[in-house]
Amino acid sequence: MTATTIPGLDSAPTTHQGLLTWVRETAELTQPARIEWVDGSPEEWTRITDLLVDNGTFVRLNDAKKPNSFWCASDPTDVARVEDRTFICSRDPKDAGATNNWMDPDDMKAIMVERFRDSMRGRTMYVLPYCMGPLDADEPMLGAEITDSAYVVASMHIMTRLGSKALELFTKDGVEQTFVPGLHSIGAPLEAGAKDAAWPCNDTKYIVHFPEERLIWSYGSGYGGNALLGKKCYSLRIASVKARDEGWLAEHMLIAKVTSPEGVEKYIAAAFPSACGKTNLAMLEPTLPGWKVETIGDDIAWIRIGEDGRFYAVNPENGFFGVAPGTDYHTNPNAMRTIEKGGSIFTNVALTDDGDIWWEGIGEAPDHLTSWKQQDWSPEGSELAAHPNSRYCTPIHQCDTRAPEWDDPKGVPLDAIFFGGRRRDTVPLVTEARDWQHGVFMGATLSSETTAAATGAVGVVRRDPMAMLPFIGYNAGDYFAHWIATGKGADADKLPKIFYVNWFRRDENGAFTWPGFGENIRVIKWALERIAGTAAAVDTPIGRVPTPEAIDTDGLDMSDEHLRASLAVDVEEWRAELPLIEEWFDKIGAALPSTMRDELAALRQRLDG
Ligand SMILES: Nc1nc2c(ncn2[C@@H]2O[C@H](COP(=O)(O)OP(=O)(O)OP(=O)(O)O)[C@@H](O)[C@H]2O)c(=O)[nH]1
Ligand SMILES: O=C([O-])CC(=O)C(=O)O
Ligand SMILES: [Mn+2]
Repeated sequence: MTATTIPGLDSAPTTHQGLLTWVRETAELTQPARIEWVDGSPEEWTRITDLLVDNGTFVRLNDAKKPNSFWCASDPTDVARVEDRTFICSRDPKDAGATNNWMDPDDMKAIMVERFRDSMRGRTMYVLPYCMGPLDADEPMLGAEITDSAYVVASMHIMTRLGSKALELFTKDGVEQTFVPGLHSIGAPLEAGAKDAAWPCNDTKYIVHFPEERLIWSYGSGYGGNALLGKKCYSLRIASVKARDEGWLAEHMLIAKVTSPEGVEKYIAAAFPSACGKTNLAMLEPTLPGWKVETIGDDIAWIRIGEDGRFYAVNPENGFFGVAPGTDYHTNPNAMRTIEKGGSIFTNVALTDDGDIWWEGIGEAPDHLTSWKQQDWSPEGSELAAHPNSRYCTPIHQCDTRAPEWDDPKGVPLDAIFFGGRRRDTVPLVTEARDWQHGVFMGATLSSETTAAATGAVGVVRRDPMAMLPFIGYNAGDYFAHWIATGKGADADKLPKIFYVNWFRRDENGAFTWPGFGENIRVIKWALERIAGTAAAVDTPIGRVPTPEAIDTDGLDMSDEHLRASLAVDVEEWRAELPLIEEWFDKIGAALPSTMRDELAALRQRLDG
């Protein structure tokens, strides 16, 4: 079929030639049965979710329990981001660096064009114009995704500002605006008369970024960060390159507003690796009386330096794509209240017999469930009912704790940045950086145990710089240099203070030493008091750590022993980190800023001293 005969091509609701040409060329390559321009309307949501129900991809949940919401089980092989299939195809391999997979862009395109050829046969090709961040930004951050997955369309309805309102911004005062094109195919052409799979996908997967062209190509997976191209692909990998070129930061961070009982308002951002507590902290319900936490974002922060020299953070997303297991009314009541309101998609959780959802950590299991593998499940068995990386996808506007300024195109001025990882030992509950450069060193050497958010082994300690290891769209050494330079470009006394936290330390029995969740407000409180100059700390070789008395433990039910264990700085454990950091810096190679080696030498000296 030549593209001109494909139904839907002519009904484009735009005159943007760049967009139209790309759509036509993609249709000619992928040969879909029809083309649909996505408008983002509630009617479209209903039509698409109905279609997904008819196809067996979605099961409509009981309206009395989860209105207008759906259960979805993916193919069991397509459950998480695939880091080993993710590529940064810069012209020069040096620009991808040692932490990314690289292939020459022309070679990669030659391979992928053959993958995309006819890949949408028998399917609808959806064209999704969208905007990351507020529509009323001075420079709206536009994107367009072409996909053959209706699941992606439904999910992008929640996660982005999608459709007509975004498309209007593609042309401004008669001038065509630039946008980030993202081509996505599940790689499962549908032969005439064949029955479709509930979750079509391909065993071969490619998640590919062409940073110089600001272009994304994704093939073979329908899942979250692999397929919702506005999220990790655009807002982190491509945006980090754009941010380097333009002097700002695109980070894997939550953003929250914290108000003290005295009414003092502060804004914080925190970078933790996938499945290490961002969403929970962003929606934290403080256990300390009088404190309030409001949500601005739970996963991604775009940070620009304002005219007043402060760091201003914007959440580019429009919804939450949160880890389900472990979420309940005790750990994260605000997430629970948000998903209860409806309009949500649940992927790879378990389904109850009365049309509700269930996962490990949400309370007592019923006698019978349909597991994420779509099998009968009972509590006596040994298998998990929900996949550890199962997710809820729900709109931010129905989160009761969202801050009124969550949608402000200016962003919010950051007072503190937290880096954190999942470490059963070594890393204390909280450490304050000595200064900006030391804070960048803390971020650059951040370590964490791997989780189910990506395929591969779970629980292996690895360096995950600024929680961005899988998301830096360029050379990690250049990224550290960019962090240092960005700090120099801001007003020195207005720089956010940097802290390093670890909610996941364990005792000799394997139990968490710190209760976490709502109790984490006590750590935030200490950090804000440090900024105000009112809290005590001890200088240790790794930075400033609270004295046990400096943490507000009023009403906290935990042993003195556990508190001390949470805060302990064990010099021997830290000495054991030094060769690992050394190895990590060697891996990064020539692009590593010399200041990072200086910081390591200074740390070694303090540990020896
Ligand atoms: N022990 C403990 N567990 C926590 C804490 N905060 C979060 N968790 C658990 O860690 C897991 C991941 O938490 P999330 O808040 O969803 O992590 P995230 O960083 O948003 O993850 P992504 O969405 O993958 O980026 C969940 O199972 C939580 O229940 C904490 O303070 N203590
Ligand atoms: O991107 C995804 O699929 C889910 C996510 O938020 C992460 O892994 O950090
Ligand atoms: Mn999250």
